[in-house]
Amino acid sequence: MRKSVIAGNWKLNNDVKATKEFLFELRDKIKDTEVEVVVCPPFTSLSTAVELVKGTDIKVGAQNMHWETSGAYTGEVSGEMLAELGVEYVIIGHSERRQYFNETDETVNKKLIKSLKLGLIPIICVGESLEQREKGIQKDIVTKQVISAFKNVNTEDAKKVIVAYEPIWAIGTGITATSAQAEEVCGWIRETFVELYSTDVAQVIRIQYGGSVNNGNVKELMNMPNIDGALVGGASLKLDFENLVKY
Ligand SMILES: O=C[C@H](O)COP(=O)(O)O
Repeated sequence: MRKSVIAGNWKLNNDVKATKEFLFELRDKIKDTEVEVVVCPPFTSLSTAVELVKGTDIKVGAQNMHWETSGAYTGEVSGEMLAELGVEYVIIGHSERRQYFNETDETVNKKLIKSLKLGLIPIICVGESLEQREKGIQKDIVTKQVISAFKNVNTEDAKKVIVAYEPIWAIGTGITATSAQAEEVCGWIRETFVELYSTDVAQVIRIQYGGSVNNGNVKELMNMPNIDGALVGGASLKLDFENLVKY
């Protein structure tokens, strides 16, 4: 039985002050939830978040990392630096990173391998654009992203990874994929793991849906057999996130 994981991706929101105020309230509301709850603040708020959620049921993730440990990579943060802070999860390959910051399938793969080496739990984002869906090539796009991301990842490591299916057309638009559309692609992703590894591995890997998830649609999405959680943007910035994770 897979434990669902709901992660809030704060994106470029919440400075240290806002992080303190928000988590001070949220941490007491998230207790004994059936799902794993993760918040992913910006880098500058990570240590504050880690301190504030100590001893609670909330975990902390970062929104990106570099695959190198150190070096001349201005503006980057390594996985070691995240682990040192007590960060446990890391989002890799979000479509906004792919679109605005030249993230590629190759860099996603390097980051995935490094995060696993460090014991961080990677959340690997995949998903098609509106244009690609209109052409009917979403299965090819997502399958290719998954295969590239998992290149040279061994069976035991693969089981630890969380995959987030986020159709780009549903991110921040208020347009959610229907539960049937989301389930269809998450099912394809799971089939890909059967082919890449085995049925056993495919049954262990957790697959989230992301894209305009809110209190109104979360339950239906989470009831789908191949959807094991959500990657939530806008709705994770409100204290009502409590109700979303308790769907
Ligand atoms: O990482 C989260 C996703 O990009 C979804 O964002 P959203 O819930 O604001 O649509």
